Amino acid sequence: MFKNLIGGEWVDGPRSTRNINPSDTRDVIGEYAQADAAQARDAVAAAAQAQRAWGQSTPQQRFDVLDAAGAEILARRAELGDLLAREEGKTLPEAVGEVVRAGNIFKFFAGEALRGDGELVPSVRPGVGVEVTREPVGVVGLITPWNFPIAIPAWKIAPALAFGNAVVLKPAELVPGSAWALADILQRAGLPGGVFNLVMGRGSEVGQVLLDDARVDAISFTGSVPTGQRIAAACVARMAKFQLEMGGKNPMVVLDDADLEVAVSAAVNSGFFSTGQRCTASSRLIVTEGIHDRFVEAMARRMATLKVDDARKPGTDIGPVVDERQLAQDLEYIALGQSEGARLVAGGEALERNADGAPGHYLRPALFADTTASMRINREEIFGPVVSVLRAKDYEEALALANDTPFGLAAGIATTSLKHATHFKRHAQAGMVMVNLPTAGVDYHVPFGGRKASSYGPREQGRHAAQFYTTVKTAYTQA
Ligand SMILES: NC(=O)c1ccc[n+]([C@@H]2O[C@H](COP(=O)([O-])OP(=O)(O)OC[C@H]3O[C@@H](n4cnc5c(N)ncnc54)[C@H](O)[C@@H]3O)[C@@H](O)[C@H]2O)c1
Ligand SMILES: O=S(=O)(O)c1ccc(CO)cc1
Repeated sequence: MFKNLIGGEWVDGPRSTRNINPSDTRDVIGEYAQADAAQARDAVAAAAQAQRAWGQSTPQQRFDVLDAAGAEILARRAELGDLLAREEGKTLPEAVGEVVRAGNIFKFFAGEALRGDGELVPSVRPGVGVEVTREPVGVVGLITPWNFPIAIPAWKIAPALAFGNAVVLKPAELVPGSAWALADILQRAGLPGGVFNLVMGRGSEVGQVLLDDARVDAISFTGSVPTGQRIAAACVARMAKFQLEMGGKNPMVVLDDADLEVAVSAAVNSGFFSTGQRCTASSRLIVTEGIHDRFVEAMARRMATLKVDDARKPGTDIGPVVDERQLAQDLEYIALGQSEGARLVAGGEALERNADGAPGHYLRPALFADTTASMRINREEIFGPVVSVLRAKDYEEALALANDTPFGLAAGIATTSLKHATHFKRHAQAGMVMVNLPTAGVDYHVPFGGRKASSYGPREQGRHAAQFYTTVKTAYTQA
């Protein structure tokens, strides 16, 4: 049994849940404790108690813990990557890449702990000194989704600890394994008991405690829009600080002058890799007249070469969908696209078994053409390997279509025109813009986040993370 970590102790839960491999649903990865509301409150109490000393710890102490955690994650990349691929279903190379991202994030924020920030500002009044400093926020509750089981917890935990906060992490129910491994690594990296707490359990029970408990000073959330809206309402009601990273309906524009090979590779990567289960995935390909038919044909040819199979098998391009609920949602949207009049060019079939006959949640990546902007498949996040092509007359219409969405996380363009690339970087209504690159696949040391319904609050990642995990103090002294 894998237990919760509360106040530095491994604690059993009143219930437990089985972690199932979506590539082979007969494979049970382990039995994981599920905390209840009382245990979640114990974790908050432990964090509140431990934060006082951790908030006063030296930058060297914080560097040492984060650096040790990062080093262990990087050293164990193959084993942790295997666990991640087994519980979430992304392919082994993708999973190892995610583990490396997590290790690098800990190393980056170890450095940030040392690079303290502050200003001495001349006052407008004679004889007065002004200091502007940053202090920890206090106890932060971290609520994370299933699609990046180690990278998203890492990119919230590392800055939280680097800036002197205590943490209560509630990971997604579907992927407790990577979060547990991270907790074990942090516990052995020398973190004082209670500074980091892991409470696996239901969002409506354990997550709700984090939202309601006045000792939790801030909530950082990544997940769906409806849950994000609930979190915002709960935090505003008690004036807690919060940050939300949510969905996307990311466009990729392909212009007549694009290099076809570059455009197809970027579209296949961002639409279908990681089984399309990335908030940064491109699910709308907006293609101008002159290249449209060649592009759609080339996409179909490339998609025919993609191997859908067990996530941990060498050579697999696309692993399974994470669970049967998500698979049912993907299939519903494929049926909806057909009933809305879109043309299914390739894929879209569920496969109940992989090449070795193991039962899993497999889906052949689906490409729709002849779609319009008003179709629900072009307005709602599907969160699976389902991509639409929209035809545009020219660059101006393509840009307007790209921005015609409630979301604003990432946007891409494939073009050899410097003029259009430059214009798109300025006018795409998204937090992240890519030129001749997939919309998914971001660096770990620069800001991550979006606009409109995709994000709320300060950016995550890089030096910008300090805005959420610290609070500014301005002190005046009369000499
Ligand atoms: N923008 C980003 O950075 C980003 C990154 C990854 C995933 N996502 C989004 O995440 C979604 C998929 O993840 P998901 O299905 O795990 O999302 P989800 O909203 O269902 O769950 C996310 C987390 O919230 C918890 N939760 C659910 N109800 C809660 C409640 N009432 N109170 C507190 N916590 C609660 C869940 O247990 C889980 O830990 C997609 O919409 C995707 O776009 C966004
Ligand atoms: O775009 S990706 O680089 O694949 C990426 C990595 C991590 C996260 C976590 O939100 C999102 C996207």
